[in-house]
Amino acid sequence: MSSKDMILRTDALTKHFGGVGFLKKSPVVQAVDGISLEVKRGETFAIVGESGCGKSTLARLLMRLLEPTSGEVVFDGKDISHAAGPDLTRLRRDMQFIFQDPFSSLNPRMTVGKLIAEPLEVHAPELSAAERRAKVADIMQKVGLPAEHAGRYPHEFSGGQRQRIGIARALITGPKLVIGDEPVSALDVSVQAQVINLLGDLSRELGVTLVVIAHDLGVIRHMSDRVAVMYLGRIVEMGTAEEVFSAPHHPYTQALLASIPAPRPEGEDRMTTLTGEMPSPAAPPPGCRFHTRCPFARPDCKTTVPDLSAVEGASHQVACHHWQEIDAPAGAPQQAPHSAAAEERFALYRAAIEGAKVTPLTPE
Ligand SMILES: Nc1ncnc2c1ncn2[C@@H]1O[C@H](COP(=O)(O)OP(=O)(O)OP(=O)(O)O)[C@@H](O)[C@H]1O
Repeated sequence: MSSKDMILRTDALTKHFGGVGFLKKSPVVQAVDGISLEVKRGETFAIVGESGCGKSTLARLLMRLLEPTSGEVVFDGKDISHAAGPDLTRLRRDMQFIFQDPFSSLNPRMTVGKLIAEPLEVHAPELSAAERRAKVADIMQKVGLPAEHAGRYPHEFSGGQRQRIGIARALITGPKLVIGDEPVSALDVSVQAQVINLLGDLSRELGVTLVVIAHDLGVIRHMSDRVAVMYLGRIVEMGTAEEVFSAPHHPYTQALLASIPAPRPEGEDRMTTLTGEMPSPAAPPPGCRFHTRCPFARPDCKTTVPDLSAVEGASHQVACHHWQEIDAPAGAPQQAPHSAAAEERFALYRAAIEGAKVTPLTPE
């Protein structure tokens, strides 16, 4: 990929927490460990994994809310790993964030118009009050909120509308990249679909690149162009959404897909029921970090770290010593990549996203 086509790149990006205590050394938490990825201009790139795999830490490193222990983050051709001062202010204009609950940290006494306009005060102080109001009205209309509601307060809006306000705030400075950390996981499925559609439409219309962090594969499948699967601080598989969902090669990705829960009403979803506990990132297993939970683990998996390397087609990469044998065990039938529940969940999202009638949710 030429650097012109690429908006964001990380190179061996690593974040370790702790390691020095007052009286004794505390264990080092290897939250993110040597991640290299590339995000193309205009695409939607998803990062997915179980709770504790390090995806929020990775998101914060990409946003330069955290400084890496080592490695680098290159945004729009510039190394931002240690950006500070005016460079950081400029970065905040070009790279914006959408959080799970954009209102938890915002002043409930500010009107929605003021909240949406807030980033302009820092990034476009030259605008007159009238110009600012016009920009707020324009972006409110784009995210599907009536401009005449600018005088209302956050509590007067529903969850989905609040997330639209969060999106308006993120887009008002005209960023090149928007990073969403679990941007729809607090919303129920039909509202999630509306917000996903909105994000897709806006990113196409405005030419914004999206990086979406999520634990829910159902959400990811229909909104992303490419997907990276994380396990214990590392990427284990990466490729187009089609490659990763239709032909997963890593046993962890296969397990995630096979154990997707059936869709449940509002917020009752839980992620996978993979067997075994995820080891602590303060004491990650040697070799392949997944070997303690992998049904296919061999002796070399316990000692040798597998590289993330290309399988058929350069876009699909997997970090597993034995993916070829796992894919086609001698004499064994091919494993179905998805559970019936996963198929049901994907169908539900597809229907919701396409605006078709949403099928009834599976009862408890
Ligand atoms: N500031 C910190 N100091 C020490 N350890 C941390 C810190 N932030 C995160 N960690 C640890 O790093 C690991 C990865 O955390 P992170 O929040 O990035 O995971 P996650 O995949 O986003 O999980 P979740 O979905 O539950 O937020 C966890 O073990 C966490 O306890």
